[in-house]
Amino acid sequence: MVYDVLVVGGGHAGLEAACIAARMGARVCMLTILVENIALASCNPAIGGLGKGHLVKEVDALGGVMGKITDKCGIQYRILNASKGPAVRGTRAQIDMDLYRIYARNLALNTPNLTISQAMVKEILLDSTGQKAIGVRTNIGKDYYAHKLIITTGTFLQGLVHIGENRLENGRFGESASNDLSTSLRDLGLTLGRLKTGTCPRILGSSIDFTHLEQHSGDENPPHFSYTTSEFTPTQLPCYITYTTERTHELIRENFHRAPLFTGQINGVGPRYCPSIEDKISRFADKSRHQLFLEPQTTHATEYYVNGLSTSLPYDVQEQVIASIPGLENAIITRYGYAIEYDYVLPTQLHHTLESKAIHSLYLAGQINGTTGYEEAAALGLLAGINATLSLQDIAPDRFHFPRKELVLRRDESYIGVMIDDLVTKGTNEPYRVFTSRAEYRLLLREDNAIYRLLGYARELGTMSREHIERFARDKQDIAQALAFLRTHFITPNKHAQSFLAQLNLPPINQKTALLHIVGKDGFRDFDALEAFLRSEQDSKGDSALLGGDSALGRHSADFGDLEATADHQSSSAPKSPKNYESPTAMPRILEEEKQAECEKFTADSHKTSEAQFLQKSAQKPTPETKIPAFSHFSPAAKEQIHIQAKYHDYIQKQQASIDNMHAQLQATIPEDFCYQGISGLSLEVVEKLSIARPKTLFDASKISGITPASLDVLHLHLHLQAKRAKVDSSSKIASSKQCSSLESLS
Ligand SMILES: Cc1cc2nc3c(=O)[nH]c(=O)nc-3n(C[C@H](O)[C@H](O)[C@H](O)COP(=O)(O)OP(=O)(O)OC[C@H]3O[C@@H](n4cnc5c(N)ncnc54)[C@H](O)[C@@H]3O)c2cc1C
Ligand SMILES: NC(=O)c1ccc[n+]([C@@H]2O[C@H](COP(=O)([O-])OP(=O)(O)OC[C@H]3O[C@@H](n4cnc5c(N)ncnc54)[C@H](O)[C@@H]3O)[C@@H](O)[C@H]2O)c1
Repeated sequence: MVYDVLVVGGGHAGLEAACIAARMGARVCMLTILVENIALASCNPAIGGLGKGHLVKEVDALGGVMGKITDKCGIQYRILNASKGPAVRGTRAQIDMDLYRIYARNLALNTPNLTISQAMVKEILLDSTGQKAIGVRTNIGKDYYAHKLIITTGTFLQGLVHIGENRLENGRFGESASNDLSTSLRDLGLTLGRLKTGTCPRILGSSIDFTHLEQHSGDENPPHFSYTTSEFTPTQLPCYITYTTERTHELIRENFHRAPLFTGQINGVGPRYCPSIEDKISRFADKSRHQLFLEPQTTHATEYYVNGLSTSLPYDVQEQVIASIPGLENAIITRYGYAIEYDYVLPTQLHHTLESKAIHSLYLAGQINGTTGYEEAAALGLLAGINATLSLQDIAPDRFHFPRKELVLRRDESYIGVMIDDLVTKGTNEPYRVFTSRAEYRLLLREDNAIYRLLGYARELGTMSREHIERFARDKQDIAQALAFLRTHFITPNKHAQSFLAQLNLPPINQKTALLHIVGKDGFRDFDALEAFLRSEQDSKGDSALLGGDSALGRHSADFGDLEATADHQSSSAPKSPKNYESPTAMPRILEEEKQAECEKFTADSHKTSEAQFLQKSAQKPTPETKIPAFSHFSPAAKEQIHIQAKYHDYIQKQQASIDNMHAQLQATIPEDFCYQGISGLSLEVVEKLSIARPKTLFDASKISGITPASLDVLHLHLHLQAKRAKVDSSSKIASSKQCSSLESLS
């Protein structure tokens, strides 16, 4: 049998890849070493967190399963950074890692179109051209064939576990490493690198003395991840906080000479942002203690994960270290911490679709691409699964019809887009983790609007139910209409208005103020009261009351001067209109959208119009919208969006302006005979790559791996100077042969 899609690996990447492809109609087979361990949490029993929560929500919006499983298997839910701006908040859940795995395995086994087979893959099979993957061979000699192949083998390629001086060829402690497959990937001509990660010891729950430890509970109103989840009242378990002590640090320092990290035993590069405890004590020698979270691994809390104490020190040192920590004096270690080195494939060898540039029909996703984290893996797996399935349209047009050939998300519409773009254009030589700071347009890319940003894609892929599509499309329409109204109507400081503000516990106003400003205030929540106030204004003063005159409301252009002052500190750190170019995925489809009929703007298609684009358009031409929005009929989610967008209106607009600017710059054409040599500011590597590829536009140039935003900036400047020079040159016939020298004289 020839499957449509073959997925190798049943981790978080493999699960998403297999499930989405099957859901999109492909006949999928997943091969994994142990069916028991599908979606096993190799390390931390937690999903989400800063930046990672964004990924889970985006995965969920596109039809992925991570958010849904987490909502079923969580044992504590919190919003991190809750006191900060919405752009940097992160939903995080502790999970029952046993339940998660069992739920995921059963989900996979029950997914129509998906076959699961326990097998260790050792070789990738190519067609006669040697440039196209057609299947795999397992270590029992069985071959599997498919049109598309997705490899998601995580930390297993040449995996080498370190505990003190001991080394074990494992992909995870206790599971065989995948060595032959690594060799097979090299044989295909792919370049592999070496990375390292690690985990902490686990402790027997009953051996911990919690008496003096600080309890860390979940949120009173637990947040969930999936848009499909309703009636959410999970049982929540506490985590506990403890700290390392002087004794802990002393012990670790005394044993640096036995730490594989320092003895030269480990060569792979570890995650910078999640260092091991020995690394922290060596690098931050002045710190007298480090915070540790004791996290239950399951509902029964029989084992605890010591978050913050990742280590590969010898087992006897680990035992002493644990005993030196308050609450753990008599703790029993059930599993020792360890480090693992593994091979990864340099991700610059992939297209934005995650297909290999060298080998057709071969896709790579998950930690094999140099990332770290379940959420990063899930997001990559999902996109690989989607793109592999979309590409089946060329092979089986009778079975696959989608309105697009591939799904490449842009940097200005998703964190997934940011991550994939970073990986395939810049590459990574350390485990890549998503952070909100990686996104240039993070005010536009919030957790709260993930569903609205990606709704249209889910509809195109057929991964969202009709009912949900209609619900969210209605929300978008409501949000758009409300913002159009609020932006162009004002409240004046008369008695009625002041008493309305007092009723909402908002401060009085002393000048005509846009309604958008009122709705964006921190304490504003009561949309029903606003609607009642507007209606009473209209009833007492007639329809024209809303159009100006002496009324409390008017239709004048807004002065949002003090909106910035009301925005919290988070927005003040919003990126200043970045001048630099982004990669191809940064390309907004604004022109395309401009062509759309007005009436389509707020329909289900409106995912193509971002909130910023909408606000900008409504600022340019006053909308004819005068109807008071029926807030009482709006969903809570729509009201939340209106509040957030009103609050960050100016910042959102600025970010959109910078996107537009970048879009315009990327259109610049590069003459065919353009000479890159001698341009100061371009590295030799960049000059060589551009001279070989000869891109037609800056947009094409930005797609080439290694072409940095800074080099695109330099190029743009030179193109601009060249055009200027050509204009003033009366002969206007600058021979192509002279271009190099003329450029040199300009620079
Ligand atoms: C020790 C350790 C500590 C980590 N710490 C954390 C953490 O705390 N938090 C966090 O977010 N991330 C952590 N990570 C990383 C996290 O586990 C990964 O980022 C994530 O699981 C990657 O998902 P994946 O699907 O790419 O690979 P994995 O989850 O590793 O899954 C790989 C899958 O491929 C299968 N496989 C491998 N080789 C073959 C083969 N030849 N044939 C068939 N199947 C194969 C395996 O059986 C497995 O199912 C850690 C990983 C390890 C090992
Ligand atoms: N060991 C490795 O090599 C490695 C590599 C990558 C990731 N990781 C692990 O991946 C996990 C996710 O990474 P992350 O950077 O998002 O860390 P995280 O989600 O654990 O922490 C993010 C933030 O939340 C806080 N936090 C931690 N535990 C918490 C808890 N129980 N309740 C509330 N807040 C908590 C942290 O102080 C931090 O500010 C971490 O547990 C990390 O240890 C480990």
